[in-house]
Amino acid sequence: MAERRFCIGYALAPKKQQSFIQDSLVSLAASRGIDLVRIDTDRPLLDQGPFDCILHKYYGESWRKQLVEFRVKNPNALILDSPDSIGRLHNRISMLQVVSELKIDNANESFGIPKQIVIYDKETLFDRQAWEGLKFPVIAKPLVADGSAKSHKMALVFNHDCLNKLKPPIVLQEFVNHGGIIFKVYVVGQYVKCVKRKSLPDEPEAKLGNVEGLLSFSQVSNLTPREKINDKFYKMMQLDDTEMPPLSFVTDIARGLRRSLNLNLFNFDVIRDSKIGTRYLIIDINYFPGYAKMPGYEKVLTDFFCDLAQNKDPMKKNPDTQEGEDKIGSDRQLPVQTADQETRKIAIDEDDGGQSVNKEMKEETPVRD
Ligand SMILES: Nc1ncnc2c1ncn2[C@@H]1O[C@H](COP(=O)(O)OP(=O)(O)OP(=O)(O)O)[C@@H](O)[C@H]1O
Ligand SMILES: O=P(O)(O)O[C@H]1[C@H](O)[C@@H](O)[C@H](OP(=O)(O)O)[C@@H](OP(=O)(O)O)[C@H]1O
Ligand SMILES: [Mg+2]
Ligand SMILES: [Mg+2]
Repeated sequence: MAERRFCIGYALAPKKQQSFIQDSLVSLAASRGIDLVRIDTDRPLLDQGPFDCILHKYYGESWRKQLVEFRVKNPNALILDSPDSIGRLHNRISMLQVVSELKIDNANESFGIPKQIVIYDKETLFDRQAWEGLKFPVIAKPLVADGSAKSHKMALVFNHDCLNKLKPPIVLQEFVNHGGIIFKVYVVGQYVKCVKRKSLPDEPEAKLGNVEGLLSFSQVSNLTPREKINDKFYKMMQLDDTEMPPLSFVTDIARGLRRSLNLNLFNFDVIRDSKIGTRYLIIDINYFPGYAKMPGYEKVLTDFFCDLAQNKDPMKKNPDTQEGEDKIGSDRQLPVQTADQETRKIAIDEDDGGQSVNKEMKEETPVRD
């Protein structure tokens, strides 16, 4: 009898496809009965396949509709992950709301998010009352976090004098000294991996010199797809002596976030407060990050795909009886307003899969060009 293979269709932007779909992943997956097949996003999804699972980091109303139709016609197929769940990460407020709601029992460490406010208009930006309780320096981040270059454009703000350079809607988040090192926690289903990266220095105003009240930056902790995280990398970046957060603590947070976000493929950024060494702050959550930078990502991802193929639903409480919680990738509507709803007017272009942003969106950056 012919071997039963599991077919995963993937829809990824070209850059993501290039970094993630490497021959080493495709061949390892194939050797274990998993076929990875590219979805041609220029053709109707329903004309392609059949797919047992769809893996995607692709946006736009047209794509979303196609996924809904696909689900109706293929009720047993998995969609990783649900567009509504991914949408929550496209707004830096709804993104971190889940962290504030998360409860984890841990006697030694605590976690939370930095103090932050959201500013929708210029008037509020200059209203000192709105700033009450917020201390300089702050980081101005675009409210929208949709993967566009502009959504990564940040600014360190040291005083009130340069506020006219900021362009709402933005989130103003207190800068927390954290020893210049950030922890990135990668989640793939039940798998959790924490790595270290270089971050902004403590007391940036003093360290980075006279910056006239505002300093723009972008993706300080990002690596190029070729830079893998290994011992050599830690030595070169002088990160090797930094103590990692306790793995069980990070894993508890990761699993809690996974459940409340209803997502299987994401990473989050954590910093350790230099003042309170056991206090951790989550500052960012990203959908489908650069997994290929993790050493051995091929095995991690292939193991996850095999679990899916064997119908081992890691989001369920009891994988044998399949009783318990939601089906993976289900379109469970979260009880909060999603980023898509909240920022509809600056949504990404409808038919280009989010590869470009519309005019309105181009203007939504924290710093004036
Ligand atoms: N509250 C904070 N306190 C101190 N440093 C911060 C804070 N928020 C962000 N940073 C620094 O700024 C960087 C960028 O911030 P953030 O991760 O929110 O942006 P991003 O563009 O979404 O990043 P990514 O490339 O991970 O998606 C972080 O990696 C960290 O170095
Ligand atoms: O493409 P957007 O939505 O902007 O998301 C990015 C994340 O924000 C980054 O965190 C990813 O890099 P890391 O995996 O190094 O964190 C980064 O990974 P990439 O370098 O493979 O593009 C992206 O996933
Ligand atoms: Mg980040
Ligand atoms: Mg991010």
